[in-house]
Amino acid sequence: MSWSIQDTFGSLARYLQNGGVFSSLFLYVIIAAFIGFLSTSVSPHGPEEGFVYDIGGFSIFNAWKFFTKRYDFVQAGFRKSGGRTFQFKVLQHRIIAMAGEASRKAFFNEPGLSFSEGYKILLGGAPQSKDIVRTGEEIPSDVEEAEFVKQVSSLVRRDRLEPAIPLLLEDLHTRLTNDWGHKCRIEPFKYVREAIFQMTVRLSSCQELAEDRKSIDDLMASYSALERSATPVSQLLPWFPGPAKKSREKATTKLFTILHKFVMLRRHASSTTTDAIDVLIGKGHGDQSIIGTIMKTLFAGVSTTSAIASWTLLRLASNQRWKHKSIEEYKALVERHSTTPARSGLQKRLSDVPLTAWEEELPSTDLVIRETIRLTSAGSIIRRNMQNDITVDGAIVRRGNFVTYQVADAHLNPEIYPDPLRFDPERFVHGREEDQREAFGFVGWGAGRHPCVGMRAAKLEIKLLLGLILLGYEYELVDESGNHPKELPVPDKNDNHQAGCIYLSALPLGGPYFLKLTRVVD
Ligand code: HEM
Repeated sequence: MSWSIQDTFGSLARYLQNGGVFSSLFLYVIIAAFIGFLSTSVSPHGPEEGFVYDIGGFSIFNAWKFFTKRYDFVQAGFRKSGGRTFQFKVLQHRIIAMAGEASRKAFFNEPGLSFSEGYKILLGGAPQSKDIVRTGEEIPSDVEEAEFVKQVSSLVRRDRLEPAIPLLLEDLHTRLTNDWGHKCRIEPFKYVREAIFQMTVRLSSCQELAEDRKSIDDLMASYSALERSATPVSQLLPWFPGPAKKSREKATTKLFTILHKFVMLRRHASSTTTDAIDVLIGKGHGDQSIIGTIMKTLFAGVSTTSAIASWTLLRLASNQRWKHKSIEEYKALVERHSTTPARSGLQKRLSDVPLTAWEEELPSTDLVIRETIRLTSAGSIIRRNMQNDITVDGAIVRRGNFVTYQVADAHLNPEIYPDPLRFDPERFVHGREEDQREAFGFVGWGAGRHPCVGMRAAKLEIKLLLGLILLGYEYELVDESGNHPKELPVPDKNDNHQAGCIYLSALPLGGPYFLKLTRVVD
């Protein structure tokens, strides 16, 4: 893939015009282009020891591509460099893209490569402490991240998830009955996301909020507005007083106000519960810290989990064999564990299934979810070297440099996964274990120093939703005119920042695609 200055100016102008903000941002374009000119990456030089190929070009244009078409940009960089590393600049920041097993190992294991500093500057969507805590000193990002991970871990422990299962199923049942209905055609990425949002709110806040539909809808609207405010312009120049910054501030304030109301409610309640807010109050956390944890949990969990849940439904709808296997597995699960009569409702029968059975007795569904993640998760994850210079696969990464690793290098690598674009959940079964061919061959749940702490909750949410759909509905994949689509959906690999999370591409290319559902069991 190649691009020119004219292309980039053209798309920049079109983007600004589409947003109706051309005149107010014109000045910004001039300033940014000037900064870009000043910080132009010069032509490649070297080779010397530790040499990293510089793709050259204006840093502002590289930055623009990095934020708008990240997948294509990184792929093009590797093609141009002809090697396993290349570097470029985003404004004043130097970023080294790396590929291959040795880089992957260093990326996930090297202690100096900071997760939180990596995302602080190059991820616009998620709220940071300074957005939430308005007074006091700024907390170092590593400390904040470690504290957040500790809090999330305590919220998704087995003893908290187990009693939540009937409540989550009841929430889903109500939503499916009222919003989806008995015969419907739904846009999965919207409807599944709303269902996942409600479950994540239930797990990370309190019952009063989880059962207050108006507040959930308001929270969801503000959450989505905050995600949308992560435009390329706001990510590149977060200080620029444009519409994205205003919208970000408005959405953060609204989220804060809604959550504050429920934290106050729980703080002044006469008795305590095992709900997340009470757990955090019990550990002595202040209101702002609790609100920060809930907001960040939503950001870590909602887009990721709903993207995978939606894609799992699409994959099953396109693969009758695996759909059938999963349905049979769910039927056996209910038969084994439920003593509730069928007339009481599917959600009540599923509520009898203990957490261990959800985790251990759905092996085909686990394979489907893992393969769905492999095929969906192809974007770039980021770190920043906060310690001494290091050498990775022969390339020097200086203190302060960012490094980026494109997950497609593992997940879509034909050396690891033959015929990598084919949906084949059996790749992971004993005897084949394709993901073991290289170190960190599968990184869909993170790896090394930063594995996903929400994995258990995410898998549970996906499986509960699948249970109600696979056993409760007949469903198929259709296009806009109600026919089976000619092309099966594939993820848009450049659609990562729009999903509010940088390592998952969410929406399908082309489309739109719909699920046509008919309720068969209540
Ligand atoms: C299907 C859903 C999910 C997927 C595929 C997923 C994937 C990942 C991946 C790949 C990472 C590592 C990123 C990196 O190395 O740069 C990660 C980290 C993380 N995830 Fe998830 N995640 C999901 C759901 C969740 C949920 C529901 C939560 C919270 C309840 C969560 C909380 C976190 C946190 C806090 C981290 C950072 C861990 C650390 O800093 O050490 N995730 N996740």
